[in-house]
Amino acid sequence: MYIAIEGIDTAGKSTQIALLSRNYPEAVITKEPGATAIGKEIRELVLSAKAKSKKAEFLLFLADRAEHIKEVIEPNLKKRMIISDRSVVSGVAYALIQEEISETAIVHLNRFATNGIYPQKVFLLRLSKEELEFRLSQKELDGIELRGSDYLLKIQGAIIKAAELLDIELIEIDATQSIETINKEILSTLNS
Ligand SMILES: Nc1ncnc2c1ncn2[C@@H]1O[C@H](COP(=O)(O)OP(=O)(O)OP(=O)(O)O)[C@@H](O)[C@H]1O
Ligand SMILES: Cc1cn([C@H]2C[C@H](O)[C@@H](COP(=O)(O)O)O2)c(=O)[nH]c1=O
Repeated sequence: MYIAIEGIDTAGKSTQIALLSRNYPEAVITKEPGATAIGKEIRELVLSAKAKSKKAEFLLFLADRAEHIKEVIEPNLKKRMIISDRSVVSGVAYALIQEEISETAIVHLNRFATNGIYPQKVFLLRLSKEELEFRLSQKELDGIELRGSDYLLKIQGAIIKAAELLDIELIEIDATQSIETINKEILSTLNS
């Protein structure tokens, strides 16, 4: 099974993935962007937010995704549990709010990059504005996080729309709960 943990920056994705890696020691743990050799270079480039063109930024994330699917997801899809920090759902959500590329093109280009391979279940860790602003105040912000909490909350809404457009099952979880409670909610869905 291929699953993804989604949510805006600081939602707790890496924290939950660290716990899931203990719950599923045989699983392939991966992430977007930056899981492959080329992906690491792309990650550095996109997080610097140097691209002036939103289309260029979108295409860089797509290139990372295409390489990730070919190098990590496809070879393991039938044999192993795959748990990914972000997925095509982030790709569609971040592009939707730029409003520079049509919905149809966003979905079509993501299908092209992924060969139509999408996670079977996606967990959205949902943050409140207050908790998001608190967590952002506790860290050094990258170029994308510097766009601010209103921008990130719009992305959170767009994640729900992206899952609908891609026809992917989305399980919403209140990310302000304790780390252990969230882990239990994810496990109970996976075991049901
Ligand atoms: N349920 C929780 N309650 C309180 N704090 C949490 C919770 N989950 C994670 N945190 C804290 O919030 C911060 C961000 O968590 P984490 O790095 O897991 O988020 P992320 O979604 O992976 O972020 P990013 O997308 O920015 O990499 C960390 O300091 C982490 O310890
Ligand atoms: C996949 C994807 C990601 N982003 C953004 C979201 C985050 O701000 C960064 C990734 O950082 P993280 O620490 O790994 O969460 O990139 C995006 O804008 N578009 C995408 O397709």
